[in-house]
Amino acid sequence: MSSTPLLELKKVGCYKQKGQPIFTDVNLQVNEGDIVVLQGKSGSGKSTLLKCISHLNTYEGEVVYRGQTPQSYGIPQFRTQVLYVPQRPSLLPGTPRDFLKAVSGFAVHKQSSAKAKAASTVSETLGFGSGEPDVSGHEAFAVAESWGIQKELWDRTWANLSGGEAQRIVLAIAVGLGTAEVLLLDEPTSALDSESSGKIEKHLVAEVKSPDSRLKAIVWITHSPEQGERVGTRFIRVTSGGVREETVDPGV
Ligand SMILES: Nc1ncnc2c1ncn2[C@@H]1O[C@H](COP(=O)(O)OP(=O)(O)OP(=O)(O)O)[C@@H](O)[C@H]1O
Repeated sequence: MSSTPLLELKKVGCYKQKGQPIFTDVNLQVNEGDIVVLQGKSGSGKSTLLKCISHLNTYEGEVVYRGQTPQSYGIPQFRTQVLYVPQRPSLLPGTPRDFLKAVSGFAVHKQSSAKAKAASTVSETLGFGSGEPDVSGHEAFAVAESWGIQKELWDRTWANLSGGEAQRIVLAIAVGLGTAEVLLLDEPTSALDSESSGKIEKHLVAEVKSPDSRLKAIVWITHSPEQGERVGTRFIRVTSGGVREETVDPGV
């Protein structure tokens, strides 16, 4: 393991508007093997912090990934490696298969069809490039299937999937892409029953522990102290003053 942190936040602050901080002066190092559980009251700034890390929100201070700034990787490339998985995937247009094609198209040639444009808008919003490659046999299908997602759901529109189905598919895509060294998970199992949550927790913990996996660390927002205890190796509380590390999971 190298001595450079995988990810480092230096004096990171984010504001609703000038003079109205959501949090300020956040300093945090994330190392290989960490599953950092982020807790805090509703509205304390947990999602905002993940969006700052993935460069989806403006912020002051510095985010450093493997010793370099996001800009030095190129922001779209950085976001595939430090990958934010949003809380509400059901707001996406089209079907999960469309989305998988869009996000798999990073660095693939640009296409000009209306469908490709619509897909690339979504993918670029989430920080990926554009393109529409053949995704048959993609790892995301196998991951989703192991989490109980039937094949036909990939061709249903997001709007017609249950919250839990959409949540599992988005997460399966994030994992199946195989590009991320750090996953930033925003309440990834909030819409799931405990059995489905348990499968996902075990899968993700095993990925972080496996020396063969590209995934090296997770920052994981949860409102469940029990889930935090099951998956977490470190526990961070977000408050308006910043973040503080706690030695044991304190619950919410
Ligand atoms: N773009 C924005 N402009 C203004 N205020 C914002 C913006 N984004 C978030 N906020 C506010 O910042 C605060 C933190 O929001 P955030 O979503 O990060 O909280 P959270 O801790 O993730 O909450 P929850 O646990 O309810 O998901 C909230 O008061 C929210 O209303």
